[in-house]
Amino acid sequence: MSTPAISLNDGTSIPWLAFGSGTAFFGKDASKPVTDAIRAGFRHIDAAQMYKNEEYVGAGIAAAGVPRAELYITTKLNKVPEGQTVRDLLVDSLRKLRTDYVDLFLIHMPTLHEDLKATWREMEGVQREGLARSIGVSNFSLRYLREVLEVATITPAVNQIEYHPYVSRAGASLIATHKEHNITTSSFGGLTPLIRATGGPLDAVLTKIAARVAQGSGKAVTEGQVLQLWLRKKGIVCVTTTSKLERLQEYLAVRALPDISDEEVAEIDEVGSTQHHRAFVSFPIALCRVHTDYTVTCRPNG
Ligand SMILES: NC(=O)C1=CN([C@@H]2O[C@H](COP(=O)(O)OP(=O)(O)OC[C@H]3O[C@@H](n4cnc5c(N)ncnc54)[C@H](O)[C@@H]3O)[C@@H](O)[C@H]2O)C=CC1
Ligand SMILES: O=CCc1c[nH]c2ccccc12
Repeated sequence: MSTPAISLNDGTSIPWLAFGSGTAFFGKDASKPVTDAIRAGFRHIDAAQMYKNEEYVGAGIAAAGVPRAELYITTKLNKVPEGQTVRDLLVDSLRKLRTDYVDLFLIHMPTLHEDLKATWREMEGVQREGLARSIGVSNFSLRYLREVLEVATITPAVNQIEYHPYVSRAGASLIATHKEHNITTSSFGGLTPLIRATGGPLDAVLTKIAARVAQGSGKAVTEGQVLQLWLRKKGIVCVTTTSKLERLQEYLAVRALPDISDEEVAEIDEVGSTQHHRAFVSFPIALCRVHTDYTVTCRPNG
């Protein structure tokens, strides 16, 4: 069964469900989880230079034996060291990932770039050259998105951000701006209400909707799957991860579940908006010191 795809503003499309090689796999050998994910049915792999494991991701992709054209590979730009270019860093990623193009290349964090406009111009250059089919951004607040839009001749296709019901109220104006420019939202941390902010007001709502979808579809449905159905119904890419085979099956089983209703989406929105919980608050300086070779430039978070 194939994963539904979302059309991007550049005419390409992106698989709705992605397997992430970050969080638990930071700096680690992610090859087996990546191979497992592809063999189980994932076709979109989310990587990043900052994760310091692109070689492993490349090895995992190769071992899965799925033709490159059937895969969608995202990676993300780290801070560009003095004397190097965006292109240099992408070419290095391509070598590690064992491919000659990525489907999507994102600026990982706006605060790592002193001249964001110049960085975006370089991003446009690598897309024009065919090294990245689509380009976009990640962790961009409105302020940084506007900065890029001021000079963009290619509008970012995607903004990958922390997105789940407990940040949806805080993120409403950003999402509205995405819609205005036809920028696709991609979510990480989507399971936060269940795993990082348990005991909140959504718990009962998710359980109720899971039971309703289970009854309607004749399939077992978990609260996590309801959160993923909420993203899918909103046309938001879901980037998730796991090292467990049974969890991979749980994520992929969402493909066979029917959409939740507009009323259920509204109920999740409404109840979610009564609580705020951002799990990925600030740049992980400690992780950065361990896994990167440079000092972080401190630009204020917007
Ligand atoms: N652009 C960025 O700055 C960021 C991107 N990411 C990307 O997103 C990917 C996914 O990140 P997450 O936020 O971790 O995804 P997520 O919020 O979907 O959580 C996945 C985690 O939840 C666990 N899990 C799932 N169901 C569970 C349950 N019922 N009970 C307990 N645990 C459960 C999984 O084992 C896994 O560790 C990363 O690997 C990375 O590729 C993540 C963070 C930041
Ligand atoms: O790709 C994810 C990197 C990451 C880890 N922790 C945080 C906090 C805030 C933004 C991004 C991240």
